[in-house]
Amino acid sequence: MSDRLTILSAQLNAIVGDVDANLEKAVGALKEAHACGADLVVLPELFLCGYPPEDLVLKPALSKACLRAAHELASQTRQDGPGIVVGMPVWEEGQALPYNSVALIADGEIKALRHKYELPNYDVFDEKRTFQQGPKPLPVGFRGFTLGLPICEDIWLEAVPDALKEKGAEILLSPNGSPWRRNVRDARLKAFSQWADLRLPLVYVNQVGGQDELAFDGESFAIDSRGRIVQQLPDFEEAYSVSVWERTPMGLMCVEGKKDELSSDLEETYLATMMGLGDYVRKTGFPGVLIGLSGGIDSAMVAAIAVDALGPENVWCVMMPSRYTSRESLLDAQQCAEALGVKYDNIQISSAVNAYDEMLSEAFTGTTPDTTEENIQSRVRGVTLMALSNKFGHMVTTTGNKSEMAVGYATLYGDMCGGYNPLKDIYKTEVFELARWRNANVPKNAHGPYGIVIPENIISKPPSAELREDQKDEDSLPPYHILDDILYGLIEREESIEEIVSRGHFEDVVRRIDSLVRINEYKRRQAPPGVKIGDKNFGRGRRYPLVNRYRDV
Ligand SMILES: Nc1ncnc2c1ncn2[C@@H]1O[C@H](COP(=O)(O)OP(=O)(O)OC[C@H]2O[C@@H]([n+]3cccc(C(=O)O)c3)[C@H](O)[C@@H]2O)[C@@H](O)[C@H]1O
Ligand SMILES: Nc1ncnc2c1ncn2[C@@H]1O[C@H](COP(=O)(O)OP(=O)(O)OP(=O)(O)O)[C@@H](O)[C@H]1O
Ligand SMILES: NC(=O)CC[C@H](N)C(=O)O
Repeated sequence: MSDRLTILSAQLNAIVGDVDANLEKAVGALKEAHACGADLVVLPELFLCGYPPEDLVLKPALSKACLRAAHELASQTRQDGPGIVVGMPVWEEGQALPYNSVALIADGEIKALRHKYELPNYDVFDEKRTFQQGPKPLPVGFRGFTLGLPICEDIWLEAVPDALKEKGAEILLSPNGSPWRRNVRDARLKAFSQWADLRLPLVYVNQVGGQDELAFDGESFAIDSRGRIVQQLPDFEEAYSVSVWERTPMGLMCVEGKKDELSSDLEETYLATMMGLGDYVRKTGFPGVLIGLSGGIDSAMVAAIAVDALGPENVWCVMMPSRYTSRESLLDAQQCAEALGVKYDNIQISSAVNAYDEMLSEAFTGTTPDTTEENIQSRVRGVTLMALSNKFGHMVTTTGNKSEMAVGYATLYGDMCGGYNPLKDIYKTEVFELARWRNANVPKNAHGPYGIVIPENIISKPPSAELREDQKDEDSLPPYHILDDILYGLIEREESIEEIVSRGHFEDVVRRIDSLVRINEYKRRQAPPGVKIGDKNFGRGRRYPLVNRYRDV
């Protein structure tokens, strides 16, 4: 019996619902473990069905397919060859719901199954809806070692690590499906330090990849019994990494572990948008994306993210000028498209807008022009992009940032039409920051070019929707640095109007913004999905009622 345990952490990207593809990756991980002489390879949470499966896991056939895949995986293991720790749903006879489980597979068979005890049910997680809580898990034996196999949320609280330690676990191997959000690195370390006095080493294996509104960063790591990080995998890319553990009188000590560098905060935000959009497009099978490029910052930012995620050959930008489009916007959009190297077209919308004016002239007799006419332009652009999408198959990418989505500064069925929005959870002031960052840096694994990709003038000019003569966003909204501070208070921190006013804002302005946020819930409910960046993303992370008479008095 050896006193050495070599663990291969497999930070891989599963596809929800594609059990065959995930099985193939798991088999690949087993081969990798064999090649690097590992005893055991650990995959992320629910790897065989992908995470989070949401209500898909309520189909018994999915659990059955995963069980078949687990047996197939078992048949690929060899006596004394590497074993594999893999997540899968397990639906036991007579139970109302499946377990969120992990299997230890080795020597040709499924040696043990353990079930998740702590089911997260907050923010974007709804696991109590779809999973049966497991019993407090016992450790499993593997070639002379006693292993704990806690699953994700199980290590965010003390109960499971405590129980595993008490029953003799020497090390915790934890499959995770932990989505990225700002500051998550600190949150994870803080959570795990709660039970650090148990002095149990931890190998934390997180998934990587985009799934609907979530971007998973990976950033897997190992901590030794003294709480030191002894292994670090990279963020936002698939990776394998080995950690070697030796039994000593002080327990298992890490004698080998590679530490990869992690990205800065802004780069992580950018990588999350790239991964969210990129995997959405790749995993749904679109040939590319279509973007209405206006010469403004939001569409330029989205075009840069799309090019970095998918390559310029898969991004098609269309300028759709109206009579209010300035020469400056035409030049800015063209320069941006050239810098990014994308296919770029110019489609005039005036004839369609005029046709609507004519069609509606009788019905509108006696009225004065207002946002109705402004919105027609935005809607004509939406129809145009959707026609190109229908004809050529590209997905329309929406560009509204979080500040606009918060106050409803966007046209329903106009610029809100599309399949995915990488800026949905990024405030306007943060869009500016990100644009400056991208002009000075190229994110890792990006397909886009070095240098200025968002022309300086796009960043420095005052934002305008250009839906009427000489329009500026600031005609309708406070300057963005003020708006965003108020929105941060209302949305991210759930502050009262009084608290926000006490920070130096005018009460009438705060009340108006509060009202806009409340009355525009209906728009957000119909908006395309977008990648989660902060703690309260519209959609899953912040769920407000549509009919809502609450007033902060
Ligand atoms: N509670 C509710 N539940 C369900 N539906 C509700 C509703 N309240 C209104 N509605 C419906 O929504 C309609 C109003 O919404 P909508 O048609 O979108 O129009 P609306 O919100 O009135 O106008 C759009 C605003 O966004 C600005 N905009 C547009 C385009 C781009 C940008 C930009 O800078 O990015 C800004 C534009 O200048 C204007 O101020 C109503 O006519 C009604 O049909
Ligand atoms: N002239 C245009 N040509 C192509 N697309 C446009 C045009 N005007 C608006 N759009 C599309 O509608 C979206 C919202 O437009 P608008 O310019 O009104 O707002 P914005 O928030 O200032 O966005 P941006 O900063 O990209 O201009 C744009 O991001 C773009 O996708
Ligand atoms: N899949 C999970 O259990 C995730 C929950 C956990 N608190 C996290 O964010 O990482």
